[in-house]
Amino acid sequence: MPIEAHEVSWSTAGRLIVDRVSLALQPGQTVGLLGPNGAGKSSLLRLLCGLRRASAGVITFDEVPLTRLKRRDLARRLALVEQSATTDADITVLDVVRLGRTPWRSLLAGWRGEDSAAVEQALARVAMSERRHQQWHTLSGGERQRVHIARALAQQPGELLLDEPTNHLDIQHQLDILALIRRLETTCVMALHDLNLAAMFCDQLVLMKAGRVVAAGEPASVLTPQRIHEVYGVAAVVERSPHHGCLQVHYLPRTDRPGPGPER
Ligand SMILES: Nc1ncnc2c1ncn2[C@@H]1O[C@H](COP(=O)(O)OP(=O)(O)OP(=O)(O)O)[C@@H](O)[C@H]1O
Repeated sequence: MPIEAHEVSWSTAGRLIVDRVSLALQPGQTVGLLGPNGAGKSSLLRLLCGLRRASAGVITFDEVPLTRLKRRDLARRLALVEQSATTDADITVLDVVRLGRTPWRSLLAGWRGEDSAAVEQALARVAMSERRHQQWHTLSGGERQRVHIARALAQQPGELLLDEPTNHLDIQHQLDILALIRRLETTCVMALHDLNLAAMFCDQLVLMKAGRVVAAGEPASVLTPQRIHEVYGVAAVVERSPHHGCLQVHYLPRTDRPGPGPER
């Protein structure tokens, strides 16, 4: 199993944020991490990539505890795309994506053909090749997001962790990026808020609430009206779309408060 978490917990400032989470990611799968604001999705992603140290429990990569892996080995196999990753202002798109090659380069070897090929392929995959010389600070939020994803792809990781990768993206780019992530042979775990996109593009879903996993499995077993109500406090109808065959969640407006609802 590429990544496994065994009863992993993380506390900070006396508060339990991630509470005995166990996961086993199948190679090549795309896993969606769902849950309300503050459920612990980002914290769990940071634990899985070693940016946070678990207070209890063990995370393993191919059965080797994360704490025993060398930093460079971890950097080669795992990439993280964070929600609000910042990057130095005076650099170009190309410079940012080239950073993805850092774990593969040695002090002695120069820039190699395979590094250029990985960078070019990554830029093309997020449709940013033509913007390669644009200054980073002049990009829109969505373009920055795509460049961060390209940087992670240039790294050619075995596992890719993404924190809300569709944040800032228009609907076309949300669909394109999620389809791209789904096609990758890489094992991907991504925190998402949109349940419908999660159902369309993820093989497995992990639903969190207050630091705990409340359900995990295929979308149909996780996205039930009962669970959506229990976790988000929202009434919903779930059906299989006749158009694309994936689950579709229809949220029902609350009836106990006045306000805009569907046109009658
Ligand atoms: N370093 C920290 N110090 C104190 N509290 C923290 C820290 N990191 C996270 N938290 C708290 O832990 C909880 C979970 O945060 P986290 O960012 O993991 O949630 P999330 O599920 O990713 O939320 P969102 O959907 O809003 O991004 C939040 O209540 C947050 O305030």
